[in-house]
Formats: sequence, C-alpha cells, structure tokens
Amino acid sequence: MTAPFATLAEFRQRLADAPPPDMRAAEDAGARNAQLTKPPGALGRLEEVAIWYASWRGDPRPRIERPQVVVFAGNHGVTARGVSAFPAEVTAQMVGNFRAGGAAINQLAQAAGARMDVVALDLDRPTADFTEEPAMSEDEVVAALAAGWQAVDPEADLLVAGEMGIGNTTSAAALAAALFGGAGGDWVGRGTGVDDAGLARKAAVVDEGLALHPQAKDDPLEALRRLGGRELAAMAGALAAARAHRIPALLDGFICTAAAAVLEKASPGALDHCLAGHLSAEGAHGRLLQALGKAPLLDLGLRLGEGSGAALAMQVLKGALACHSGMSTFAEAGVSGG
Ligand SMILES: Cc1cc2ncn([C@H]3O[C@H](COP(=O)(O)O)[C@@H](O)[C@H]3O)c2cc1C
Ligand SMILES: O=C(O)c1cccnc1
Repeated sequence: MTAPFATLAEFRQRLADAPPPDMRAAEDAGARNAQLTKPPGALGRLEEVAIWYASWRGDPRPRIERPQVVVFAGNHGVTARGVSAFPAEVTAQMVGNFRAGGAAINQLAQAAGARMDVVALDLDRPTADFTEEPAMSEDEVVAALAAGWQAVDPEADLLVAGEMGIGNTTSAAALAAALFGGAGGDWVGRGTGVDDAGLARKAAVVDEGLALHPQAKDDPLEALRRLGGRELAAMAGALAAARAHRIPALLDGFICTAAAAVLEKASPGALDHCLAGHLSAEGAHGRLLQALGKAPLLDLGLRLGEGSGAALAMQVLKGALACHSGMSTFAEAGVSGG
C-alpha cells in the first residue's frame, strides 16, 4: 500500500484527518473496569491505560495480540562534526545485527511477543550536515515519512517505532530546541557517551543549526526537514499511520519522542494515541515528555534507543489489557462487593 501523501502539505492534511478516540468504548470500558474483582483503583495506572487503549481500538474489551516493533535506521551528515562517541559505520553494522537477531531490541521485541521489522533508509546517502544546509530536501523528507507510514501493519494492535542512527541525539536535540525553544545546551545529552568536550561540541552544533534555519521555529515539519533525519521522519510517519489505523503506540526515548513531537506541534492532539513508554536517561527526555504532557510508564535508566524502552513497556500494556479483558466481574465470580 502506498502512503496517502506525496508532499508535506498532503502529509499535514493526513494529520488533520486523524480519527478521534471512541468515547463510547471508553465509557463501556470504564463501566467494565468498575465491576472487576478488585478494590476500586487497586490496579492503579493499569486501569486508566486499559480504558485509554479501549478508546483507540473502539472495543471495550480488547486484547493485544499483534504488537509490532519497527526499527528505522538512517545516517547523519552532522556526524562529521564529532558529535558521537561511535563512528557512523555503526549504523549499518547494527542494521546487520538487527537482521541477525543479535541486538537488545530483538530480545525485547521477542519477549513482548512482538513482530519486529527493520527499515534501513538510504544508509549510503547520509543526510546533509544541518550546520551547512537543510538535512533533507522536501522529496527526501516525504520519502522517509512515507517509508514510515508504509512500514506499519494495518492489522497490528500496538506499535513501537524505534531507531538506529549514529549522531541522531544531536539531530533530536536540534529538533527539540526548534519545537520548544531554548538553546543547544538545554537539549543535548551524552548519547552514546561523549565526554564533556563532546557535549559542548554538540551544544554548539545545535546552536549553529538553529541560527542557520530560523524557519524551523515557525513550522514543525520544516524543522524535521532541516534538522531531523530519515529515521526520525520515518518514526513520525509510522506514528501518524498508527493513528490513521487506530493503533495505539508507545513512544521510546529522547530521539523517538523528539520525532513524535513534530506531529504534536504540527497538529495538537496528534499524539493522543501514544503513551510514553519510558523515561530515558538522556538528559532532556524528561523535559520533552513534560512539554508533551506525557508521563512515562517505566523509568529504568535506559539510554539505548532502538525502541527498547517502549518494547519493555509493551509488556505493561499487555498486563493492563490482560487484567481488564480477562478478569471476572464481582457478579461472575460470586465475590461480594464492598
Ligand atoms: C552499538 C550501538 C548500538 C546502539 N543502539 C542504539 N544506539 C543509539 O545510539 C545512537 C545515538 O547516539 P549518538 O547521537 O551519540 O550517536 C543511535 O543510533 C541510538 O539509537 C546505539 C549506539 C551504538 C554505538
Ligand atoms: O533516549 C534515547 O532514545 C537514546 C539515548 C541515548 C542513545 N540513544 C538513544
């Protein structure tokens, strides 16, 4: 299936067309939750999450049976500025590792019972260094958005979009700064583990990018084109497709959240079908989640990316729905109410 857009303007229109949650299903799920064999509220946030999930599936008693993880990979021209602790060739090498089943995300997707797909985006053709010119042309960013959209299985019932791209914490920081304000120093973190000099370099590179691309501050999709990367655009495209198919999604770490934030800024409410899977140890992730009004499900000190934190959070969501849809009511079980 081809993506239903060929320009950024058409992609913008798809965001505007996003379906709302089914409030009738939410109401029915809430009524069911109130009858389950537990003290009211005893399953804490799991209860709220189950009702939220039901609203997006349009089913008051849904189950998670076809979760999907997609890992998108892209290369970044800005790596020439010495912003990562690892060389750019690691991106393609890790794609090989994903395909061979040897990465953390392979294990975590499997543990969550999720199908996992890997989409490598023009790895031989890195984006342009955003301190010199826009990272991508309009055709390139639209192609990456479309690759993300097309990678989503319309039959999936939960989505995680993950990424691999050496240098992409710098790109994500630049994007976050363009979307939410502040300087490079407010948004950069250590990524793969840069030292203090590397961190200062990252902040300076982001500041240079912001100075070269003032238009990025006025238009989130233009920010994505100028400062982002192919895998960031693909994650945004995948999350937008999930919304169109009414597939709930879990956000991963700093990079995934920065890409997702483009959608929310372009069309407020565009991330209502997404929960924050976890809080990354990458410095500014907490601030980014706060700006989006999202509270993470997990906080385990992960700073990996690949979709790893969100894939773990899939298991929390599966637990929530197993309880919500599988438990007996007080009447069914013959248990006395309070
Ligand atoms: C072996 C390896 C596996 C990874 N898996 C995810 N990342 C993570 O690190 C990169 C971002 O950090 P930076 O901006 O510092 O380059 C991304 O590719 C991200 O997914 C990895 C990085 C490495 C080295
Ligand atoms: O939070 C993330 O997504 C992250 C942090 C560090 C390195 N790679 C990814």
